[in-house]
Amino acid sequence: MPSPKAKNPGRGSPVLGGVNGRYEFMSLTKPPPLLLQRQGSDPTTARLRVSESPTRRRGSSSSTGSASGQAPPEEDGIRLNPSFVRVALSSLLAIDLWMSKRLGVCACEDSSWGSVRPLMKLIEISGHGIPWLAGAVYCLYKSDSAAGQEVMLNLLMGLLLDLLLVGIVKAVVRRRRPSHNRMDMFATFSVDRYSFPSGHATRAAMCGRFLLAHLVLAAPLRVLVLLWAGLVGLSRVMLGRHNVTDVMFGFWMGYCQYNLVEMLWLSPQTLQGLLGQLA
Ligand SMILES: CC(C)=CCC/C(C)=C/COP(=O)(O)O
Repeated sequence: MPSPKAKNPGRGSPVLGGVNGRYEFMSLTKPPPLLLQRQGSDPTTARLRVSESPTRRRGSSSSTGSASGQAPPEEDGIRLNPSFVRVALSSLLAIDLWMSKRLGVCACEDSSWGSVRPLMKLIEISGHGIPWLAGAVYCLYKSDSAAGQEVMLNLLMGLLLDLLLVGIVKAVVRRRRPSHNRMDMFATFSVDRYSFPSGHATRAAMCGRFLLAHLVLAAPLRVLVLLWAGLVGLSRVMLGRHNVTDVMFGFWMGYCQYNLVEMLWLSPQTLQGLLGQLA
């Protein structure tokens, strides 16, 4: 009685391929050797079946590579990398959520550090957009030197730029705020229901750099500026407003935003030109 193996010598399953009566495990990603052996005898079938191969279907540009049975060696690497990146990213996100939850010790009054919440909210207000915008406009109005006006005008431009850029990134990324956050912030835009990046952190980093570069020269005050910026970031996580990565990215973004402010720096001449065009 013929063995089942010999019944259909040319038709292996997608996983098992029969060659010369021997069945071997075959890679699902590589064209079966049998198929390639047949190419010479029945080119039409061979061409059809090669075009059906998973390698080909996945959109490999190297048709000769598939047809000759040599899957490009880089292919496995290319497929492995995205999954590695995905695993690394989800691990990072899991650590981020875990750390943020543990650090959210002032998220509400009955949290473990609930008594510190009023202080954290005070720090929150110190990094809010409204006091900063109001302060810059006030100083611009009060400043009687051209240099002072120039600095304040550019600070104002930086603050508006910050609101715009943070709003865009928040609207694109749409990461929800941590579940333990109580949404009791004052004066927010609709995009502020999203948490990535922290607008307070971008402002703290950008304004911190601005102050250090143009306004605060005394060493003890410079230390205070750095301390304030750090505290603003920390308070975002402690209040449960943000995850750690929102704040870290916010600091980086604010740091870069300051570079942008320097690049776009409005000189009195530029301003006069702009105002002249408007008039
Ligand atoms: C209304 C104005 C002028 C600014 C809104 C400032 C604000 C509430 C930003 C949100 O910050 P987080 O992203 O750190 O929560």
